[in-house]
Amino acid sequence: MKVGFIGAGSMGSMLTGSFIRSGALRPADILLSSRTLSKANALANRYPGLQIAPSNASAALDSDLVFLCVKPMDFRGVLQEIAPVVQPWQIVVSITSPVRISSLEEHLPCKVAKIIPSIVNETLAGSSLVMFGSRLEERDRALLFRLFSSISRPIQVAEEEVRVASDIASCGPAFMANLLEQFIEAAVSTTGIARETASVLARDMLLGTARLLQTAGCSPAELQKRVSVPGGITAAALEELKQATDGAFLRVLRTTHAKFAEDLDKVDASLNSDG
Ligand SMILES: NC(=O)C1=CN([C@@H]2O[C@H](COP(=O)(O)OP(=O)(O)OC[C@H]3O[C@@H](n4cnc5c(N)ncnc54)[C@H](O)[C@@H]3O)[C@@H](O)[C@H]2O)C=CC1
Ligand SMILES: O=C(O)[C@@H]1CCC=N1
Repeated sequence: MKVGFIGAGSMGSMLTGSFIRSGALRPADILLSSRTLSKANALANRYPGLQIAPSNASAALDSDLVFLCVKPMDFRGVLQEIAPVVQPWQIVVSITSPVRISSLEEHLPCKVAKIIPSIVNETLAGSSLVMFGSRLEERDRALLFRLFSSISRPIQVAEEEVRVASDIASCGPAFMANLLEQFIEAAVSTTGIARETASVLARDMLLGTARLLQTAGCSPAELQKRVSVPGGITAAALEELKQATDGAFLRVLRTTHAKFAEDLDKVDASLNSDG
């Protein structure tokens, strides 16, 4: 099976590298096209055998499965380039959420899906969010699930739920990293602890917390209870934290949803314009 990747930015590179490292794909299975040749060359040097296609159309033409790893406003150009060459049996997957499956089906004569990865899939962990178009057959769905199982836990979501699901799975790593950064900076500035030491402690703590949530099967609420000795230090500080962050994630979700609605409108307008 030949797998094409259009776009070799953060996600295009992450997906190609992760599929190869997981053993799901060999470099020779991959055909990459990128607007910036240096990015494609970097991947080809890193994974000998990986082929660079001379154009997006050529990557699409010669692949069974094609991932569109470009940003929403780049879809119009890419769809115009690949639509004339893709065949009904091929599968095209968008990894960006503000492009509707119905729009992809309208502009492409092939099978389509939307699968939103997460930067954490680079560690062969985390979820990926799977939405199938109407033309996929059972074996196509199984193929996509199998491929994404090699780097993540694929979870099928309804298209209407993709925003909130990717807020948690895909934007979440940035949100958690920001909280961690604030924790580290506060520790450094108020106590003088070395940044390196605070960073190692914080990183190990987050990794251990995630493992505990997973292996001990406890909920975030139960975990807080286990650490909060009655009348102790954590319990006192947790009250402070709750007050300081009250409503923060409601505002975060409001912002992501508003930006998403704006992007959907812009993409719809760009795909439907004549110019
Ligand atoms: N960064 C993340 O953690 C996640 C990103 N996504 C989605 O993935 C999409 C891509 O994100 P990133 O990889 O982070 O962005 P990026 O900006 O790092 O990469 C986009 C790449 O597309 C290339 N490109 C643009 N137009 C092109 C064209 N016409 N032909 C070929 N290549 C072209 C650019 O040169 C660039 O390398 C975004 O829409 C984002 O919503 C989804 C989940 C997570
Ligand atoms: O920031 C973004 O637009 C993308 C969507 C999910 C993660 N990053």
